[in-house]
Amino acid sequence: MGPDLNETLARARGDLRMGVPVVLSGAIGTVLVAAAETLPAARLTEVLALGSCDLALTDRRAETLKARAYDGDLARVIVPNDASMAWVHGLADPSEDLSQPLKGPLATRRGGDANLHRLGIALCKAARLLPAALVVPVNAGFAGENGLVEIVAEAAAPLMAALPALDHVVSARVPLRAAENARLHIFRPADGSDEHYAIEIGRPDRAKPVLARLHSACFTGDLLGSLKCDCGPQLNAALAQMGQEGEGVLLYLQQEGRGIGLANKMRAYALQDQGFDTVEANHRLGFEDDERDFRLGAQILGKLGFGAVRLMTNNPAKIAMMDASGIKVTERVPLKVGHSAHNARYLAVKAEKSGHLF
Ligand SMILES: Nc1nc2c(ncn2[C@@H]2O[C@H](COP(=O)(O)OP(=O)(O)OP(=O)(O)O)[C@@H](O)[C@H]2O)c(=O)[nH]1
Ligand SMILES: [Zn+2]
Repeated sequence: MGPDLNETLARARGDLRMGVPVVLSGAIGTVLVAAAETLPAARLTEVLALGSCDLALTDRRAETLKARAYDGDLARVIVPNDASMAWVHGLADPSEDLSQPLKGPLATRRGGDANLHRLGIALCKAARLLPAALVVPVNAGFAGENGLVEIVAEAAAPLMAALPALDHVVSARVPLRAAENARLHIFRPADGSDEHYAIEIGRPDRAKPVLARLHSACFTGDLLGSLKCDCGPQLNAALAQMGQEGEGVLLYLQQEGRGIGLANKMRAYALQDQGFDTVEANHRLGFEDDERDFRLGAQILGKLGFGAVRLMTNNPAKIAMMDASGIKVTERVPLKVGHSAHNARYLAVKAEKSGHLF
């Protein structure tokens, strides 16, 4: 009856988003982890009273802060006993970096094991929060005594890195402006994360390469008609071409902001208003250029019965991943629409830094 590890991880993500800490236990000990973004000030006081606290940040964020990342991919910043919430937010959130540049010098921990810190950051990312985790050692019974979720780190880390299984939930006919003979399929990940959608136009022959598009959700571009990116026009053009050809499949993947979530994407936009490009903005927030897992798309295509695609994309990483995941890309169909004065720089950065083909 009790929750399995997948379910416990989903609870942990929910708790972190609510500002409730979780406990991670591993061979090296037990720690309390809290998301820097959401922890209420009163809980910070309690956390600091427990002992020597670290703020785990990614190497990307540490670089901006000039903090030494002795663990390679992350830095363990030593949090002063009297640190305020403003101090923690100033390190986790880059929005005030330019107006309040003097954050240091920051002391970072060296030696010892950083695996629980690494898992803490991964949980914050999975919860679509800023990748910054407060980490403090606690005794083994702490979770039970305080009613907190506890996760065994050694089992959780590989599960979080793996692709969740997807269940097909339901399919129904949805006539579209671009194609009247469309069906919407809903897929639900077993890890409790957001559902992904497939829009099937016509009844494509499973034995032949299908015209396909892997579209990452973009609330601003797809729904609001934002001119900052080319997503909305790409979505419409892909459906229109599938409508014209009479068949195709468009995957609508819940990977808003290249996998960082809408709130973080808006943080990136605010940094772009300060003069940083898309890639620099992601790095200053502590993210990689692209946090999406494209294997998802391959799994959904496989579940729908497709083994080969004519892929509508300008992104070579998508083609490489499809081939690596067992879906053959027989042709790249360019998707060059929606260019405007507002997104000229954005598209230039995609070509220069992300290898997009235009
Ligand atoms: N983090 C971040 N995400 C963005 C930004 N602009 C758009 N996105 C997201 O980027 C994703 C779309 O990525 P694109 O690079 O346009 O498309 P692609 O999938 O890489 O490549 P194509 O198949 O050629 O379109 C969507 O999830 C958008 O929400 C930005 O400035 N920062
Ligand atoms: Zn977009």
